[in-house]
Amino acid sequence: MSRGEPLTDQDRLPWLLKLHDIIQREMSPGRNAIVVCSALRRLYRQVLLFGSKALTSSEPGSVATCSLPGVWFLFLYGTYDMIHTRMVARRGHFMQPDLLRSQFEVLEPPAPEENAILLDIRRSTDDICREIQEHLRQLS
Ligand SMILES: Nc1ncnc2c1ncn2[C@@H]1O[C@H](COP(=O)(O)OP(=O)(O)OP(=O)(O)O)[C@@H](O)[C@H]1O
Ligand SMILES: O=C(O)[C@H](O)[C@@H](O)[C@H](O)[C@H](O)CO
Repeated sequence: MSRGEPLTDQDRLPWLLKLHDIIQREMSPGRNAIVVCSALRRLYRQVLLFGSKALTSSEPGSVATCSLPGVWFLFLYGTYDMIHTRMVARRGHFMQPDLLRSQFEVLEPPAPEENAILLDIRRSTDDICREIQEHLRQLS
Protein backbone atom coordinates (compact mmCIF):
# COMPACT_ATOMS: atom_id res chain seq x y z
CA MET A 1 0.00 0.00 0.00
CA SER A 2 2.84 2.42 0.74
CA ARG A 3 3.91 1.91 -2.91
CA GLY A 4 0.41 2.92 -3.99
CA GLU A 5 -0.74 -0.64 -4.81
CA PRO A 6 -4.10 -1.82 -3.48
CA LEU A 7 -4.19 -5.05 -1.50
CA THR A 8 -5.80 -8.13 -3.04
CA ASP A 9 -8.20 -10.63 -1.45
CA GLN A 10 -5.20 -12.97 -1.00
CA ASP A 11 -3.30 -10.25 0.87
CA ARG A 12 -6.23 -9.54 3.14
CA LEU A 13 -7.35 -13.07 3.93
CA PRO A 14 -4.71 -14.10 6.52
CA TRP A 15 -5.35 -10.88 8.42
CA LEU A 16 -9.12 -11.37 8.38
CA LEU A 17 -8.70 -14.95 9.64
CA LYS A 18 -6.55 -13.72 12.53
CA LEU A 19 -9.20 -11.17 13.42
CA HIS A 20 -11.81 -13.95 13.30
CA ASP A 21 -9.84 -15.82 15.99
CA ILE A 22 -9.69 -12.68 18.12
CA ILE A 23 -13.43 -12.09 17.74
CA GLN A 24 -14.11 -15.70 18.75
CA ARG A 25 -11.93 -15.29 21.84
CA GLU A 26 -13.62 -12.02 22.78
CA MET A 27 -17.07 -13.58 22.55
CA SER A 28 -16.45 -15.56 25.75
CA PRO A 29 -18.66 -14.62 28.69
CA GLY A 30 -17.58 -11.43 30.45
CA ARG A 31 -15.49 -10.15 27.56
CA ASN A 32 -16.17 -7.27 25.18
CA ALA A 33 -14.17 -5.78 22.36
CA ILE A 34 -14.19 -3.36 19.48
CA VAL A 35 -12.19 -4.58 16.50
CA VAL A 36 -11.21 -1.96 13.92
CA CYS A 37 -10.78 -3.20 10.37
CA SER A 38 -11.70 -2.00 6.90
CA ALA A 39 -13.92 -4.97 6.08
CA LEU A 40 -14.89 -3.60 2.70
CA ARG A 41 -16.56 -6.62 1.09
CA ARG A 42 -19.40 -8.72 2.42
CA LEU A 43 -17.18 -11.79 2.12
CA TYR A 44 -14.56 -10.17 4.38
CA ARG A 45 -17.21 -9.60 7.04
CA GLN A 46 -18.32 -13.22 6.67
CA VAL A 47 -14.72 -14.33 7.26
CA LEU A 48 -14.58 -12.14 10.39
CA LEU A 49 -17.70 -13.90 11.68
CA PHE A 50 -17.24 -17.48 10.45
CA GLY A 51 -13.55 -17.85 9.60
CA SER A 52 -12.53 -20.20 6.80
CA LYS A 53 -16.04 -21.73 6.79
CA ALA A 54 -17.19 -18.57 5.02
CA LEU A 55 -14.91 -19.46 2.12
CA THR A 56 -16.15 -22.99 1.65
CA SER A 57 -19.85 -22.62 2.43
CA SER A 58 -22.14 -23.62 -0.43
CA GLU A 59 -24.07 -20.40 0.02
CA PRO A 60 -21.51 -17.85 1.09
CA GLY A 61 -23.09 -14.74 2.52
CA SER A 62 -26.62 -16.08 2.35
CA VAL A 63 -29.18 -14.03 4.25
CA ALA A 64 -29.71 -16.91 6.70
CA THR A 65 -26.09 -16.97 7.88
CA CYS A 66 -24.79 -13.45 7.60
CA SER A 67 -24.81 -12.39 11.25
CA LEU A 68 -23.81 -13.73 14.64
CA PRO A 69 -25.68 -12.87 17.84
CA GLY A 70 -23.62 -10.42 19.87
CA VAL A 71 -21.48 -9.17 17.00
CA TRP A 72 -22.28 -5.79 15.44
CA PHE A 73 -20.64 -3.98 12.55
CA LEU A 74 -20.15 -0.24 12.91
CA PHE A 75 -20.13 1.15 9.38
CA LEU A 76 -18.64 4.65 9.18
CA TYR A 77 -19.88 6.00 5.87
CA GLY A 78 -19.08 9.14 3.93
CA THR A 79 -18.57 10.46 0.43
CA TYR A 80 -15.40 9.93 -1.56
CA ASP A 81 -14.69 13.68 -1.48
CA MET A 82 -15.03 14.04 2.27
CA ILE A 83 -12.84 11.04 3.06
CA HIS A 84 -10.27 12.07 0.43
CA THR A 85 -10.04 15.59 1.89
CA ARG A 86 -9.43 14.15 5.37
CA MET A 87 -6.82 11.72 4.10
CA VAL A 88 -4.92 14.47 2.29
CA ALA A 89 -4.80 16.41 5.57
CA ARG A 90 -3.59 13.31 7.46
CA ARG A 91 0.17 13.25 8.12
CA GLY A 92 2.55 10.32 8.48
CA HIS A 93 0.17 7.58 7.31
CA PHE A 94 1.33 4.78 5.00
CA MET A 95 -1.77 4.91 2.81
CA GLN A 96 -1.64 7.30 -0.11
CA PRO A 97 -4.91 9.17 -0.65
CA ASP A 98 -5.05 8.01 -4.28
CA LEU A 99 -5.69 4.47 -3.05
CA LEU A 100 -9.11 5.58 -1.84
CA ARG A 101 -10.54 5.03 -5.35
CA SER A 102 -9.76 1.31 -5.18
CA GLN A 103 -11.32 1.09 -1.71
CA PHE A 104 -14.59 2.54 -3.01
CA GLU A 105 -14.46 0.16 -5.99
CA VAL A 106 -14.49 -2.92 -3.76
CA LEU A 107 -16.73 -1.51 -1.03
CA GLU A 108 -19.98 -3.43 -0.49
CA PRO A 109 -21.85 -1.51 2.21
CA PRO A 110 -23.34 -3.82 4.85
CA ALA A 111 -26.92 -4.94 4.25
CA PRO A 112 -29.52 -4.64 7.05
CA GLU A 113 -29.38 -8.38 7.79
CA GLU A 114 -25.66 -8.07 8.61
CA ASN A 115 -26.30 -6.47 12.03
CA ALA A 116 -24.77 -3.15 11.01
CA ILE A 117 -25.08 0.27 12.59
CA LEU A 118 -24.67 3.04 10.03
CA LEU A 119 -22.70 6.07 11.22
CA ASP A 120 -22.36 9.26 9.18
CA ILE A 121 -18.78 10.59 9.35
CA ARG A 122 -19.98 14.19 8.96
CA ARG A 123 -20.83 14.04 12.66
CA SER A 124 -18.23 14.75 15.33
CA THR A 125 -16.31 11.83 16.77
CA ASP A 126 -17.90 12.54 20.20
CA ASP A 127 -21.32 12.31 18.67
CA ILE A 128 -20.51 9.08 16.85
CA CYS A 129 -19.09 7.55 20.06
CA ARG A 130 -22.22 8.58 21.98
CA GLU A 131 -24.45 6.80 19.48
CA ILE A 132 -22.35 3.64 19.76
CA GLN A 133 -22.49 3.78 23.56
CA GLU A 134 -26.25 4.26 23.44
CA HIS A 135 -26.59 1.23 21.18
CA LEU A 136 -24.46 -0.88 23.55
CA ARG A 137 -26.56 0.25 26.52
CA GLN A 138 -29.70 -0.94 24.76
CA LEU A 139 -28.15 -4.36 24.24
CA SER A 140 -27.24 -4.88 27.89
N1 LIG B 1 -15.62 12.48 12.92
C1 LIG B 1 -14.60 13.10 12.36
N2 LIG B 1 -14.62 14.42 12.14
C2 LIG B 1 -13.59 15.08 11.56
N3 LIG B 1 -12.46 14.47 11.13
C3 LIG B 1 -12.36 13.14 11.33
C4 LIG B 1 -13.41 12.39 11.95
N4 LIG B 1 -13.02 11.08 12.00
C5 LIG B 1 -11.80 11.05 11.44
N5 LIG B 1 -11.41 12.27 11.04
C6 LIG B 1 -10.15 12.60 10.36
O1 LIG B 1 -10.13 11.83 9.17
C7 LIG B 1 -8.81 11.36 8.91
C8 LIG B 1 -8.83 9.85 8.79
O2 LIG B 1 -9.20 9.33 10.05
P1 LIG B 1 -8.46 8.09 10.66
O3 LIG B 1 -6.98 8.22 10.40
O4 LIG B 1 -8.94 7.90 12.06
O5 LIG B 1 -9.07 6.95 9.74
P2 LIG B 1 -8.96 5.39 9.90
O6 LIG B 1 -9.63 4.81 8.68
O7 LIG B 1 -9.42 4.95 11.23
O8 LIG B 1 -7.43 5.15 9.89
P3 LIG B 1 -6.66 3.90 9.37
O9 LIG B 1 -6.67 4.13 7.91
O10 LIG B 1 -5.33 4.03 9.99
O11 LIG B 1 -7.43 2.68 9.74
C9 LIG B 1 -7.93 11.85 10.04
O12 LIG B 1 -7.25 12.99 9.57
C10 LIG B 1 -8.93 12.17 11.15
O13 LIG B 1 -8.46 13.23 11.96
O1 LIG C 1 -7.81 -3.79 3.18
C1 LIG C 1 -7.21 -2.75 2.95
O2 LIG C 1 -7.09 -2.25 1.82
C2 LIG C 1 -6.58 -2.05 4.12
O3 LIG C 1 -6.99 -2.60 5.33
C3 LIG C 1 -6.93 -0.58 4.10
O4 LIG C 1 -8.31 -0.34 4.00
C4 LIG C 1 -6.20 0.22 5.11
O5 LIG C 1 -5.07 -0.33 5.64
C5 LIG C 1 -6.70 1.37 5.86
O6 LIG C 1 -7.92 1.87 5.55
C6 LIG C 1 -5.62 2.38 5.90
O7 LIG C 1 -6.11 3.66 6.00
